[in-house]
Amino acid sequence: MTGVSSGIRLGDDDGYAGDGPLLELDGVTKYFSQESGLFAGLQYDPDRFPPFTVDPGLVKAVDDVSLEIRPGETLGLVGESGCGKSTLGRTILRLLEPTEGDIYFKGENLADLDGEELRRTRSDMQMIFQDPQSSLDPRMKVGQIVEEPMRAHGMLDDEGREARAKNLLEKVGLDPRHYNRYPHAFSGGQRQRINLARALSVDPDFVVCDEPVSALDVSIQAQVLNTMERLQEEFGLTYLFIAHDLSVIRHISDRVAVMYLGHIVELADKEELFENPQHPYTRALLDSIPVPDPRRSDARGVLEGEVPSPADPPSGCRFRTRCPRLIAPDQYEWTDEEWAQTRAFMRAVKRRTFEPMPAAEIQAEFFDGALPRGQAGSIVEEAIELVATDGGAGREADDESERWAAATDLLLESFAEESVCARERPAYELETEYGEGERTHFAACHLHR
Ligand SMILES: Nc1ncnc2c1ncn2[C@@H]1O[C@H](COP(=O)(O)OP(=O)(O)OP(=O)(O)O)[C@@H](O)[C@H]1O
Repeated sequence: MTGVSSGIRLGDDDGYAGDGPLLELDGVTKYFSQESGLFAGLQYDPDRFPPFTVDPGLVKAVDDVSLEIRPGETLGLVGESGCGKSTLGRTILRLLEPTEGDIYFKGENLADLDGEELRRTRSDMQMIFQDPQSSLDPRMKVGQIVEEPMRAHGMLDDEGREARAKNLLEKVGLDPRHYNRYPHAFSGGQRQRINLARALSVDPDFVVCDEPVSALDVSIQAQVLNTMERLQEEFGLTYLFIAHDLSVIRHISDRVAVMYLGHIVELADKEELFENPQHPYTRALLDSIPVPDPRRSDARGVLEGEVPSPADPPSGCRFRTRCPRLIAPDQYEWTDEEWAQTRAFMRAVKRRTFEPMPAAEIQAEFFDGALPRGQAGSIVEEAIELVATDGGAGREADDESERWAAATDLLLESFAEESVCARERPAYELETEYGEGERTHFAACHLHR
């Protein structure tokens, strides 16, 4: 085939020729106001008039994210459900308005664009979603679905669009003769291919892929990923690839960003990230992949505890409330062992993971019988008194749960909140040890102080 109608790149624009990143995020932040139920956020204060005020509270879904995406690369974005991956992807495409921060695409601040420039940039940036079932209109034929974005952007005439749609169907691995079929006639993997053809119809440079293979059978995933890689090469595409599955991320990414509670906690070349992870959260994620090696049954940093609410995230490092490597506060003199024991005791009290018992037994169980020295030891002793079944007579609260809460507050305030992990937000650039490309390795962890 010849001519524009069959040419896979539309016009002369052959991607981005600039030297800089294709996309640059500078402090991108997205907060949502919480809106769950009629009385959500309603506060009662009898000393005020009116006594009811509405404090909707803000969900800090994405908080101060800065990174670059380079032309032609795939940046993988990984993290547990709810950490803000989709929100970040949608904010980049301005499907959501950022609360703060700037997004530069080919050097231009997206906030400064309007009219024709904005329209063109919108067609340059496309998105494909997880669920190929619900993102395809069941009443539209495949051909119409693929042509729809071209029509919306006023590209080509009817004939040209049809020719291009058929060509694209072939490119994504479908039979162009199926142009007049409806989506229900296709399997999940084929539907995701239709989605790909639709996203590519307007000749984008950048595609946000939001969990594009998560809904597919594992056996189909690799085929779709391979097609995406081939199309990336052919169309000169840059991908932001969102997934919670590390094996998918490992398959497709050049560099990987790890997200936790709205922050990027680690970003490095793929090989470096997998071989030399430097953030305890990344390590825990990697350790949670099942490994068929019996020698690795020691399960290093298995993730414990709940993810805190994004409406009230921890200060400093957001992972610190679950971190197995929380750093000892400087003002006490600890040996490594004393701190490790105290940290374990603090966590156990906070989560109430042990049955009430006499003070001596608590000491034996958590501290091998010997409390830390100095002031830290006195604080630990006081906390033990609070929760022990034979605690001292001076205890103020009789109520058991109040005493556990008091012990938790005492330990957290004296130790956890005094750690550098709670006091400063970490951000360190390290030397890369593995891989050829990227030489910097970003790790948001104070262990690299
Ligand atoms: N429109 C919205 N209004 C209020 N809160 C929202 C909205 N969209 C997302 N959130 C909240 O923002 C946080 C981040 O959600 P997001 O969907 O970006 O996470 P995710 O990492 O993509 O998770 P998943 O993999 O489950 O989609 C969550 O706490 C979520 O409940």
